[in-house]
Amino acid sequence: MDTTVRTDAIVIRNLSVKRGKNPVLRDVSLTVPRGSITGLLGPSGCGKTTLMRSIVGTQIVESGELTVLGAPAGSKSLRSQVGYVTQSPSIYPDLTIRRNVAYFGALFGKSSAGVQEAIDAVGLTAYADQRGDELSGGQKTRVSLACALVAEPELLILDEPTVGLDPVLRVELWERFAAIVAKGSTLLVSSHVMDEAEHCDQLLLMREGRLLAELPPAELRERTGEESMENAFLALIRSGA
Ligand SMILES: Nc1ncnc2c1ncn2[C@@H]1O[C@H](COP(=O)(O)OP(=O)(O)OP(=O)(O)O)[C@@H](O)[C@H]1O
Repeated sequence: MDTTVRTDAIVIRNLSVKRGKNPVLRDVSLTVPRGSITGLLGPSGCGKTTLMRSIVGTQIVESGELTVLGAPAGSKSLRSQVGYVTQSPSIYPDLTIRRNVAYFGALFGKSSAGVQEAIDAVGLTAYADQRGDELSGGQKTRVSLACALVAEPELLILDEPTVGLDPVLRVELWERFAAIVAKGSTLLVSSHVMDEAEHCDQLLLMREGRLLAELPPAELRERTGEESMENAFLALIRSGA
């Protein structure tokens, strides 16, 4: 048996993607280890969403190989194993948080206990009976996350989940991600805020459709001699990585 299949949640080899006529991902190869938080970091427009769409199988790819939890990306068998929360989460405004999450729970045969657990996991216990249209942007993001969590996916892919959140909520959400991983899931989280790299076990640093580096935060610091992640990223670009 290929050991990479057991230890890596995602293996990508030589992925190239065009959107319209433009090359958006260029010969990207990477791995995402199981049971970790992997941060996909890079400036706006560098191709993070396109990479995530490729992993979940909603993006037409030009060439390359993508293996997700041991199966080709987009396989039917992955539907219940992979959760994807997009950048603009949509929830039903006329339903309460509990009913929003229960709707997704029902799709995966989950009990009301499972629904409650997902709501608790995102810190919305006290708001469970509030309607979708009575929530703040950050709360809506967390409801979307609960809708993905209730399926208990092995792999959770979150596209810029902390964008627009205040610093306190942002830290709280990262703590929740750590708790989700501690229970055995794998998380791939994108962000264009370099400082969020702090919260990740492994980093995928992207720029202009290419992967610049694949390494843990401590190694990035060591390699660049920079303390702040923002400066480390800049140093990496200047070094021509
Ligand atoms: N539907 C589309 N048609 C053509 N080009 C597109 C389309 N969607 C995105 N692009 C281009 O693909 C590139 C990568 O976009 P992508 O959304 O993957 O980047 P991103 O890193 O996720 O950005 P952000 O952090 O702003 O969400 C950008 O240059 C963008 O202009």
